[in-house]
Amino acid sequence: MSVNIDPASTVSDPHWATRPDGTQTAVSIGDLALDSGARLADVTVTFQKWGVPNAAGDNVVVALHALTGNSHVTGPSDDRFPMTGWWDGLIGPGLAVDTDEWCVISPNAIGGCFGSTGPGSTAPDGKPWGSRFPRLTVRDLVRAEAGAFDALGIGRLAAVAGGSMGGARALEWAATYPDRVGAALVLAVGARASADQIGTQTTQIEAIKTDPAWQGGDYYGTGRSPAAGMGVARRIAHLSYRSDRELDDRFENRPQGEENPLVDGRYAVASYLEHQAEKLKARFDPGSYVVLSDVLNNHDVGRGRGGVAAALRACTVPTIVGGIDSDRLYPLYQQEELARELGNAIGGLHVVHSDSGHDGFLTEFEPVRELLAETMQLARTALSR
Ligand SMILES: CC(=O)SCCNC(=O)CCNC(=O)[C@H](O)C(C)(C)COP(=O)(O)OP(=O)(O)OC[C@H]1O[C@@H](n2cnc3c(N)ncnc32)[C@H](O)[C@@H]1OP(=O)(O)O
Ligand SMILES: N[C@@H](CCO)C(=O)O
Repeated sequence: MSVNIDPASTVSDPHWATRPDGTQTAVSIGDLALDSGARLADVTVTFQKWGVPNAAGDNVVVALHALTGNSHVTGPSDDRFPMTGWWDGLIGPGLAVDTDEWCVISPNAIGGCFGSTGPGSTAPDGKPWGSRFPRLTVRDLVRAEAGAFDALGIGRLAAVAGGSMGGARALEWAATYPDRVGAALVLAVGARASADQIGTQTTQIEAIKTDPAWQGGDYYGTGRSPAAGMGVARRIAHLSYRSDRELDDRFENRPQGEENPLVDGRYAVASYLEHQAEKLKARFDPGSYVVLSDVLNNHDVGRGRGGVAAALRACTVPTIVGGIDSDRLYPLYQQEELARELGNAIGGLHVVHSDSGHDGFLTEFEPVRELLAETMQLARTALSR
């Protein structure tokens, strides 16, 4: 399945700013110069928004999704977004990020498949980008988002927040635009991709590219999609998102139901991973999975800034750094480095206890609520200066 959600409105709609209900909107930002030296032509960024910008224009909070996430941060599943919001219950009137006070905007990452320009989008020549889609970095994603906010007339951001790839985007926002960001929440990520992360993500990319339906990346419109390859990629990824202990507590070496793994049956954990793979196939584009996994490989806040330590020291945005104690994909030592080296990390490292591993940034409601509330307090303090 190739997903590319058409936005419900564009910013030429004069009511986009005052509509507080999460309607998805598109904004054109023209061509984007990329870290690779290439240019991505005619870029669109789509976003959802809850709450309204205030008269001073200083209450915008940016929620940044992870690899296969999207702008649907909060709210029930619907026809367009088949999953409940990834931080549902944390953003809304009277909640941790109170949309009576703040205007929350969540942009869909470029390279993805939720309306912002990605490999399945139509290029200026009227054909899908496919294999011609350029390689991106986290910084490119953030530049596109900054371009979108420029086009919306939004200058300063009260706060940026996200986990995993969303945390990498939040960190790049703080490092690239320190004068534009009041506070940051950086969760479950590191300063740069580790060899382990690049290794597992590259393996996932290869799983997709070796699917015969990949067709060199030009499968759009052919009626064949490398969904099976993406299913293998998701199985590998999902294992890295959960902890060894949790998986063994839940599944041990039990067979799935009455199946017999010694004949032709599956283990329960294999059935679970198959389920996760099938769900992703129904909502995500393999080409975007390749592009965004490569974005994670390219994550390096120190690139072009004299290295990680110099880049982090120079970043003076008040930042809450959170890590999950059972995260085997982005282990705690990586957030310890952020908390130690960032120019203005507040309160040291905030450790979230979870048995669920990396996905704890999505599943541990109460600790994430507290971290968001602390971030909003930092944003208020920054505004009062
Ligand atoms: C910011 C962002 O990252 S946005 C993207 C967030 N969304 C995703 O990552 C999508 C993938 N989903 C997930 O990773 C997880 O479901 C989370 C993180 C969202 C939530 O985690 P949890 O609530 O702990 O879900 P869990 O890992 O237990 O999975 C539950 C599913 O597995 C299924 N399941 C459990 N055991 C088995 C089994 N033996 N065989 C088959 N399926 C199984 C359940 O029926 C349930 O199915 P459902 O989701 O269709 O209802
Ligand atoms: N489950 C999350 C984890 C990646 O960080 C996702 O699919 O986006």
